[in-house]
Amino acid sequence: MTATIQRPLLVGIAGASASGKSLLAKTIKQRLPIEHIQVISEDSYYFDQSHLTMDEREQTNYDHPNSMEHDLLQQHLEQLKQGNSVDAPCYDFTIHTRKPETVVINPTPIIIIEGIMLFSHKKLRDTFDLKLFVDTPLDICLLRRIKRDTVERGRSLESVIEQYKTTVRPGYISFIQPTKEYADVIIPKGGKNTVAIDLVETKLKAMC
Ligand SMILES: Nc1ncnc2c1ncn2[C@@H]1O[C@H](COP(=O)(O)OP(=O)(O)O)[C@@H](O)[C@H]1O
Ligand SMILES: Nc1ccn([C@@H]2O[C@H](COP(=O)(O)O)[C@@H](O)[C@H]2O)c(=O)n1
Repeated sequence: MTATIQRPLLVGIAGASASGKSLLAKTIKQRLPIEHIQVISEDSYYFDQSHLTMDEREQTNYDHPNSMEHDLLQQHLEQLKQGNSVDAPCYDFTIHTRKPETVVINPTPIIIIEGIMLFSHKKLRDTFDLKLFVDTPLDICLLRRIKRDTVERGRSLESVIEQYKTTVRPGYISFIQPTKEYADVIIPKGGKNTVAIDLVETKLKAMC
C-alpha cells in the first residue's frame, strides 16, 4: 500500500442509528496506517437550516432521505476519487443545522463514509467500492441512542422517545432496512465483530 495512490477506495457503512457504524469505522481506521485512511460522516450533509427557527428545525424529519444533501455528498466523493480536495460541511446536532465553518478533506487511499441512508440514493450507492451494513437489533439501537443523545446531542429523554416513535423507527423500516440488500457484507455486532473487521482489513489491504 502506498500513500500516493491516485484513486481513493470508497467504503460505505450503513445501518440503523446507533447500530455501531461510527465505532466500526473507527475500529477499521485504527487497523490501517493513519495517513492512508479517514472517515467522513453522512451526518455532515444534513441540509443547512440556519434560515429556520429552532421550533421549525425541531419539526424536520431527520430520518427521511430528503433531509440530506446527498447530491453534494456524491459530488464530493466523486471529486475525492479524482484526487481533488473538497470543502465539507460541519454539522451541529444541538442546533439542527450546519456550523458556519467548513473543513477541507484531502484524498487518502481509503475513505470510509458512514451514515444511515447512504445506500438509499442510487448514484451515491454506486460510488462505493465496498458496501457494509451494520445489522443490530432495533431495541439495542434504541437503548444506545437514548444514552448517546441525552449525553452528547443535548436531548431530553422524552424528546428521544418521541422522535424514535414518530420518525426514527418508521424511517428505518421504510428507508434503511430495505437497503440492506445492496450491501456486499452484512455485519452483526458492528465495531466489536473482530472476525468481520479482520476480513475487511484483509480486503482493504488487498484492494489498495
Ligand atoms: N458492539 C457494541 N457493543 C456495545 N456498545 C456499542 C457497540 N457498538 C457501538 N456501541 C456504542 O453505542 C453507541 C452508538 O454507537 P455508534 O457507533 O455511534 O452508532 P452509529 O454511528 O451507528 O449511530 C456508542 O456509544 C458506541 O460506543
Ligand atoms: N438534527 C438532527 C439530525 C439528525 N438526527 C438523528 O441522527 C440520526 C443519524 O445519525 P447517527 O449518527 O445516529 O447515525 C438519525 O436517526 C436522526 O434522527 C437528529 O436527531 N437531529
